[in-house]
Amino acid sequence: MPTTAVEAKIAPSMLSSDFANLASEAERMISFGADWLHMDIMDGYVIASLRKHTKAYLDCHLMVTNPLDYVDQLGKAGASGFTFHVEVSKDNWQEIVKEIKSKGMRPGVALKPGTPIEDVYPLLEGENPVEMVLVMTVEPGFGGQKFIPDMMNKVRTLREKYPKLDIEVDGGLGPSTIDEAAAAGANCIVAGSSVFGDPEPGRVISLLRTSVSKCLKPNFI
Ligand SMILES: O=C(CO)[C@H](O)[C@H](O)COP(=O)(O)O
Repeated sequence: MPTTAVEAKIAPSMLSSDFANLASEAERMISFGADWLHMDIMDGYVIASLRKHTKAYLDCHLMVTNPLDYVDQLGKAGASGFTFHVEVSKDNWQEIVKEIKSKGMRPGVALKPGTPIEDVYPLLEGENPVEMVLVMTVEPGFGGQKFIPDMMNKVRTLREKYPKLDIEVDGGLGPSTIDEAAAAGANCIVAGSSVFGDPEPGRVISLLRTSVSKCLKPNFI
């Protein structure tokens, strides 16, 4: 029976838009068909408040130099995934991953545009591997930047080596760039401006999913 190796996950980036009410905006995105809510935020209080309103997967990307300091508060707050940066965790990633898992979250690792893909390989092998790689397609920090197409080489290389891995891309993703990312092998798509800036966010979410789904390779069992 054919099953897909990985699934499409469309994750609106909840800080890329100017809105006052995180909870109602999150609800709106889920009603439009979003799979995950992406949070570039490390405030346990905000995550906990959001968690009171939604059961959705909260995909947290920690752009900090000291990720270990945030594991406990985000775990208690109800974060679902905790993605830290490889650039700041070369020496203690095993400890970080163990801590993340012990708090019931799914570990992921992110890399900035200037970081070679080879740097994440050790984190995908051996004991306590990460379960997702986030390939940044812009410099981390803020929404509305231009997608860097060269990053697709990293995605392609990673997909060839790890056919069943969740590979996330973040930055400049929308109708004009999704086909390139999907063809390279990305399956988790973070999108801010393209979703929040469109009068029909549901249409954009659906378009992103269709593009990814078309490229997913089935596995036969
Ligand atoms: O802050 C971010 C990355 O650090 C945003 O998550 C990301 O860039 C998405 O925004 P956009 O889709 O507008 O590029």
